[in-house]
Amino acid sequence: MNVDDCKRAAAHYAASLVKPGMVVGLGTGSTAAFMIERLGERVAEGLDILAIPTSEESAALARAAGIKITTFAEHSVVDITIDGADEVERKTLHLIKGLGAALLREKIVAQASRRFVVIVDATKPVNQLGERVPVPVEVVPFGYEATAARLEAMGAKVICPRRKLTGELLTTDNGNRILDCSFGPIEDVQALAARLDGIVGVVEHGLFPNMATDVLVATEREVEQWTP
Ligand SMILES: O=C(CO)[C@H](O)[C@H](O)COP(=O)(O)O
Repeated sequence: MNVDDCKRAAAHYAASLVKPGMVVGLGTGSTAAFMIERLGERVAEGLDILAIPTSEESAALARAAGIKITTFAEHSVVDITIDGADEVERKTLHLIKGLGAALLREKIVAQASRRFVVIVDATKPVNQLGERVPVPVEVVPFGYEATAARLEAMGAKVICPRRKLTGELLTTDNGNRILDCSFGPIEDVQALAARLDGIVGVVEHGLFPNMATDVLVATEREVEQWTP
């Protein structure tokens, strides 16, 4: 199985957890896209659900797949959210998310969910968060250079990601900027999350400690289900 087959296997397993009548949070990214596609097939077979997407991209995929969309104005609680991740810490199931720039909506939807199921292939689990990927941080555009300097003073190497096609600075669905912050392996995820929460100009960050209720890891042979 290649990586896409593994992503698809985890996504299909997660889609099978969705039951009729549920309000479902739809994650963002390539793994979540397989899950949205599968849920669309189940909807075509008669599954009745409502969905809250975590990005404009996932909303478009959901509409194309025939999945009905709702909002928090109509449903304040989400039964299950299924989303990908960039890193999963093996021992704690803390996550880094948001390299697809959807972290703010992803965290709002995950926080409102009874169950938050994370779907990953075997390249995503790590011993310590920050081993492989930076922590994306969503910041307001005003003074983002000053916010970046503040993050650098905390020990991060900061990069402003640009869109591949146009070279423009990446702007989120919320009109904010993303700063990718490399801290290296993170000793205390909750302490770093609290420090990031305290910086003026930071809207949200991609550290998701103690949020996943299930992590589905697709290996070559099987889909493993990890719980905290
Ligand atoms: O957090 C995310 C987007 O903001 C994605 O879930 C994360 O980047 C994983 O993406 P992929 O499934 O494409 O590897």
